[in-house]
Amino acid sequence: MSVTKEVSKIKQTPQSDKIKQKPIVMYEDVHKSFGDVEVLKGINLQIKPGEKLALIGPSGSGKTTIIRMLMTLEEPTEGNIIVGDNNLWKVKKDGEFKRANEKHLRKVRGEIGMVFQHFNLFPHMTILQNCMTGPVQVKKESKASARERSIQMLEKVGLGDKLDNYPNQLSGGQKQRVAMARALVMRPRIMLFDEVTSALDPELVGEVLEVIRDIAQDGEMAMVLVTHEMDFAQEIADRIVFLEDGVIAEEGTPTEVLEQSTNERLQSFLHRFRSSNGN
Ligand SMILES: Nc1ncnc2c1ncn2[C@@H]1O[C@H](COP(=O)(O)OP(=O)(O)OP(=O)(O)O)[C@@H](O)[C@H]1O
Repeated sequence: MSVTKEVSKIKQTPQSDKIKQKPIVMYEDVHKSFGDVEVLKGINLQIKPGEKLALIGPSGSGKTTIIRMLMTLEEPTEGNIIVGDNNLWKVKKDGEFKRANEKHLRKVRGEIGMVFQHFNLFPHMTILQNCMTGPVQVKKESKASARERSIQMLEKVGLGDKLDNYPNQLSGGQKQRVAMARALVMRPRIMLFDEVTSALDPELVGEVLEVIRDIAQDGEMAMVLVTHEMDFAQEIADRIVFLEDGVIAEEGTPTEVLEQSTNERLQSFLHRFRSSNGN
């Protein structure tokens, strides 16, 4: 596996440089309801190119919903989400904003890669075929070029010797690494990781975190991690956002949020979290 073990040497763009850049993602007063229940109550959030953001908060606070909306899997009830120069859900036509069509959503979605808790691999395809499908079918790349880059990515996640294996021949950690290679091969500008270690046996968590650490070395790609791995969030994130009851209750650098904040709701969450993890 090509991933580095020297955690402290992760190269990140200095925070001061990132602050100067134009955001790659903007949530503007985003609300989301399911039926009568308002799950997100006015989210304002900006993500800069290359920024590594960790989203933490209690179960049901809306973390997954925030990132599913960015992947266009859910539509906001109110507010805007802007990716690059594109308003995700609305397009300007004849001077007026109209609801975005599927073609527009596909284009914006092409900038974003997502890895889920469950690996969602195609069981009837080898892992190489799993990786090649996106570039060939969605980006209309030649099979030769898709194959070459898929092999590179599978090598990057330490699976260069398993190209012809089927998903059911792999461990959970290996399947999750395939899912990451499959997302990376699409060359996203933003990668979303939703609780990618929660379905894994504890002994397999480390290998997956190590790959994320390796991916984070790419200074260009923004990353949003929904995670319960608090130490990992502290290590890897430029910024931590604490969500509770559908609002951003605290945000800042890992030190500001995890060590210095006096926000009572955050303190209570961290206390509950640390008690249940035996810390
Ligand atoms: N498709 C849906 N239909 C109805 N309710 C939903 C749907 N998706 C999410 N919810 C509800 O929205 C709330 C927020 O869910 P979400 O999955 O975003 O929370 P979360 O913070 O990611 O939680 P967890 O840490 O448990 O994954 C929950 O109460 C959930 O039940």
